[in-house]
Amino acid sequence: MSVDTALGHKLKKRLKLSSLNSNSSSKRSSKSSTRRSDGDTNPRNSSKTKVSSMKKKRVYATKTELNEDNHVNEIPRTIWAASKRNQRSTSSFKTTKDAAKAATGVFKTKSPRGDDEKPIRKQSYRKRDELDKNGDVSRRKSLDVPLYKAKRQGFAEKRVSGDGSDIQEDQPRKRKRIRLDPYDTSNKRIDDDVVLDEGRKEKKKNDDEKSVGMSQNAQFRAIQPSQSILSYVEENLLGRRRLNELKKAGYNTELPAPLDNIPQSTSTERERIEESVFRNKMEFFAAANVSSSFPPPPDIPEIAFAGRSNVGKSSLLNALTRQWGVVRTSDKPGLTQTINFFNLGPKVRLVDLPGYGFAFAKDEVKEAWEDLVKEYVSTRSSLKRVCLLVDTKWGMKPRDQELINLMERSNTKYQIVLTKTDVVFPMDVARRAMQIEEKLKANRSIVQPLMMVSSKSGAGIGSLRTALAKIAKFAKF
Ligand SMILES: Nc1nc2c(ncn2[C@@H]2O[C@H](COP(=O)(O)OP(=O)(O)OP(=O)(O)O)[C@@H](O)[C@H]2O)c(=O)[nH]1
Ligand SMILES: [Mg+2]
Repeated sequence: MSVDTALGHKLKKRLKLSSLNSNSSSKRSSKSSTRRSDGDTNPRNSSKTKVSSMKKKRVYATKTELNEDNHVNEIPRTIWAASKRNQRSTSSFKTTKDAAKAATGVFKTKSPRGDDEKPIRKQSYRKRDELDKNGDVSRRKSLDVPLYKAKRQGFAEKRVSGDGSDIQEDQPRKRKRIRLDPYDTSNKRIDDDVVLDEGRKEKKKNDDEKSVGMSQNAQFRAIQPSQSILSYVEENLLGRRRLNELKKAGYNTELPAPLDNIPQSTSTERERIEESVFRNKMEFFAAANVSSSFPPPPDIPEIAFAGRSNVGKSSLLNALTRQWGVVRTSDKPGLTQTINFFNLGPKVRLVDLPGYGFAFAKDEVKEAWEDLVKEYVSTRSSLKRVCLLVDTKWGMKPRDQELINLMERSNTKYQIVLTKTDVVFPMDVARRAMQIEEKLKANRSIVQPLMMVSSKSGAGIGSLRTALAKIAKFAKF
């Protein structure tokens, strides 16, 4: 290899190296800048650095955009924020001249088109003055107020009358006056926005005084139950109760319908039914969907269970006998569609009646059931007691009253039984009992006392058994 060629190689190598160095240094610098932001693996920190860098960019934008003449090349977006910031700390300015400018709150700028420098705020004032001169008030308004308000104003002004010719005045909307009913404890409110003349006002006042009765709910809450009812509710743990309360009272909450058991029983099994009649096996005897198919009246008493659909008639039969599943029940109203007769041993017959009123059935079918029930209740000679079941939550309904009137006329003995007591508060159970007792106290065929039960918790079931067992023992034919 000659000397020239060797020198040539060396030169080439140097040149390569120098170019490589310049590249790598620029890369390094870019790398180092990226490393500064990305090196931190903590996502929180990285986000922080991002935000802070953004802040820096926003706040110190003036620093980078200042040219040698200490002027800004174009209007920075965040100039107002920057000026405020700079009012507080003048250290970010290169010269004291700038700090003084910042303190006055005026930044000079060169427009991109190369116009003269104009203070930004003064510019906006000038624009406004120009608009005022031209009489363009609406546009001036839009400069004064924020964008969304200006838009709204624009809409209001654009609203035109039917023919579209003249502009309507932007009248404020009439607000409704709302007044609270002093007796209503619910959240319902009465509108009172009608402006009346004096005479009509007086008449309305009188009408209001008459009509402002207490709402049904308020009336119900105002009922004060008698002491005997209250103590009965407490003794039998009627109403919605906490499991803990039942446990404390000594009931075995592992059992279905735990309150239909002797409290403080050490046995894990359910204690046997006190009334021997109800210990007998319940057996289906007959069903009838027309009066002609009623079985002949037996010489044992019949106890029927009547009430609206879904009130819990069939469930009560099962609970009384503790033979769940003998009588079919459903959460769909209208399951029992025929009069079903069940023999409970040789001494008593239980009768499950189809429900009336509310049921998922055609009107004519429901009417047929009702007629069947009415006929059975008013004509059956062996019928010694009708247990009229009333849902504790809903109380008595007009159809219940209808059946009561019929039984009053036909001298059929009936007893009111409040069902599903476990779904309402104990106080409401007592109130419902009091309400019904008050309503029916003048009736002749009603048998006291009013019973309260829950087939689910078993509350009051024992007491009802005792009351019905007496019929089996003492019924006369
Ligand atoms: N929480 C609660 N639910 C009950 C009680 N008694 C019955 N139910 C429920 O009420 C629903 C209706 O019960 P049923 O015994 O079929 O009512 P019914 O009066 O025979 O209804 P119909 O045969 O349609 O007239 C069922 O879902 C029962 O589980 C009770 O004491 N408490
Ligand atoms: Mg039923």
